[in-house]
Amino acid sequence: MQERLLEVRNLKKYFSTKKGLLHAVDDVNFFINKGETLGLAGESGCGKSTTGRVVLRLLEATEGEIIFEGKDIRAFNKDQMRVMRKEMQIVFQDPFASLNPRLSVSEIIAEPLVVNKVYKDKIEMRKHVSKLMETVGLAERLINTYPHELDGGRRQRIGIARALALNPKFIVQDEPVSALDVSIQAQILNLMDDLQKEFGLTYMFISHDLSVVKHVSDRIAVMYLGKIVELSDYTSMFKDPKHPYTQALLSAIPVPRIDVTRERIILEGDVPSPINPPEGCRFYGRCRYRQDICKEQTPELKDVGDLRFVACHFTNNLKETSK
Ligand SMILES: Nc1ncnc2c1ncn2[C@@H]1O[C@H](COP(=O)(O)OP(=O)(O)OP(=O)(O)O)[C@@H](O)[C@H]1O
Repeated sequence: MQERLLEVRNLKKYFSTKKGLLHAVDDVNFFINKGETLGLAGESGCGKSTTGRVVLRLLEATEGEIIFEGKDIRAFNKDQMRVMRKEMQIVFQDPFASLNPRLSVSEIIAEPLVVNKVYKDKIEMRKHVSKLMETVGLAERLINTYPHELDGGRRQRIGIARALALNPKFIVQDEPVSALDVSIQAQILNLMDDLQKEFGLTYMFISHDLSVVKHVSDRIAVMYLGKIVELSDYTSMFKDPKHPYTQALLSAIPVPRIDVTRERIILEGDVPSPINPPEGCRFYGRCRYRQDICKEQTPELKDVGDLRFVACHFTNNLKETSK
């Protein structure tokens, strides 16, 4: 059996707003095995980034457990967390906004080494920074340049080098290529793939774009309005999406490698507000298979076999009720 690195149980993150309690992440459960990539997909605002930040304790959860290497890190005190943070890193979407423009490339990459007092000797630290630059494909001559002098791809390589500095086991990739030109996206995705193999890294890969997620993920969790509606391995999900929301999302993108033709499903209406959401299935108002029970009871994320999980009252038995 594969070893689990991370397991999240009944995770909730609510924000107090003037209009009421915003359910950004609402009772989410998943695990990530060592060395694998879990993709987290769904439309903007469904709670992906909040999930990533809560898992790393950059934001405090409202409820739930975050088990990393068998320990609930929500119970960790500041000192324990400081040690644990070395194991868990994040790469942000916008490499320009997330890099301090006043620091040079070497200072940015060295920051985690300085904060954690890894080196007394500056020359040793410089050697480590050079090595990290080489690892992520940044030329040595760029060591004293500043982020604004570099293109988006190089800036993202700096972000990745910084994330690697403390030899983490787990990296949350939060839309790491969304801000980049399409031509550069593949280079960065390939780099992350190579690094994963080289260092045995485990990734959580967040993206609103399923066509990007599918390239990098072993398993994919699809979120809708704070909840995971489907979690499955890549091939099964793309061949045979079970949840009506996943079906709609996948109908919009071409699927090379898997020989299926699909009817394009146009989702009507908007995503409802996450503030004080009603009981029942959150997808109810947009689902063409909805029944009365869906309005009344929230479907649990159920094991439907073959390590596939679906939150729908009518999995495998969808009957169209409206269009
Ligand atoms: N600090 C905050 N205070 C209040 N609401 C917040 C806060 N952070 C996020 N939210 C809200 O929580 C919900 C989930 O946001 P989140 O950024 O996690 O979604 P997302 O799926 O990552 O979307 P995107 O790709 O647009 O970032 C949204 O409704 C968002 O407005």
